[in-house]
Amino acid sequence: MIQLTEVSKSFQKKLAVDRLSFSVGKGEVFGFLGPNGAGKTTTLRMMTGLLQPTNGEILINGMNISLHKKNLHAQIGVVFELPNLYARSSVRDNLILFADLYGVTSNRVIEVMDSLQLLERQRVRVDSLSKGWKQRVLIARALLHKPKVLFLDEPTSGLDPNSAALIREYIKIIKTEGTTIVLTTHDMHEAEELSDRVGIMHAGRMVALDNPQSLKNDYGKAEIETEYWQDGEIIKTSWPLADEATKDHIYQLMTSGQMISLHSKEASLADVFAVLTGSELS
Ligand SMILES: Nc1ncnc2c1ncn2[C@@H]1O[C@H](COP(=O)(O)OP(=O)(O)OP(=O)(O)O)[C@@H](O)[C@H]1O
Repeated sequence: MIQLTEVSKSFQKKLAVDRLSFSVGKGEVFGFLGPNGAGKTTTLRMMTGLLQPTNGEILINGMNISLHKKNLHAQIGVVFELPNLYARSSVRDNLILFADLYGVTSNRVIEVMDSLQLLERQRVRVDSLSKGWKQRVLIARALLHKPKVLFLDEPTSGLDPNSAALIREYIKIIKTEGTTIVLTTHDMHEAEELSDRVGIMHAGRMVALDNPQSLKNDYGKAEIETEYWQDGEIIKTSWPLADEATKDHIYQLMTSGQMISLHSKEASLADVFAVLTGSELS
């Protein structure tokens, strides 16, 4: 569905994206994870035709997006962080305006508002909505023309937990309808919950790309967490599961009666991220 080949982007002397090659399959949810400045948004902007790559080629449905901008707009929906709604118009009027541009019926506007639970607020001015509601309007607008591919930049960033959960659920629904989805996030739980595959970016490069479970198997370390008594104090220690010495430590703590609790902890995407980028995820 989407194919990037050796795509780079420089801003003056700054190389923001460095020779990215990967593809996203039809109906797949692809999540970009990466620290600030890794190049996620720049990549997304290039994939939507908003920025021209300095080098390389991007195909959507076999079309080179630099050469087929008009066709591209009919196929994609875009939700970026910057608020770009008509603040003084109502929810409904914002959507109607875009429906007219896309040649979409008013029934579809109602359908989209209904699925994002916007009907009750359709007459409210956008500038009086909270960030979570505005984000719903942006998503509704991006989906009016039933795009084959939806791009979302930080879809739940800064939202209250209810709005974030609703948007995540809605992303899952759109996926079941066969839409290909590309999103960026700083939230590893979100990346894991939503994405079929995750691409981890660091300093403009894709440092790993796989499904979340394989990333954890390849880069993460499962551990055993223990709590035990030592010299009248409770000590908490984690031991690497794969380490031979762990067996001896655990055996010794169990047989001496020091052990209070022990449980295994699966590797997380946060561990993978720390190993690959040397930084912590928020
Ligand atoms: N228009 C621009 N002009 C100059 N430099 C830019 C521009 N846009 C992005 N950059 C630089 O390119 C690099 C990648 O930025 P980008 O916004 O793609 O990162 P990101 O991974 O999306 O980060 P964040 O998580 O903070 O949004 C950064 O060093 C940024 O400062």
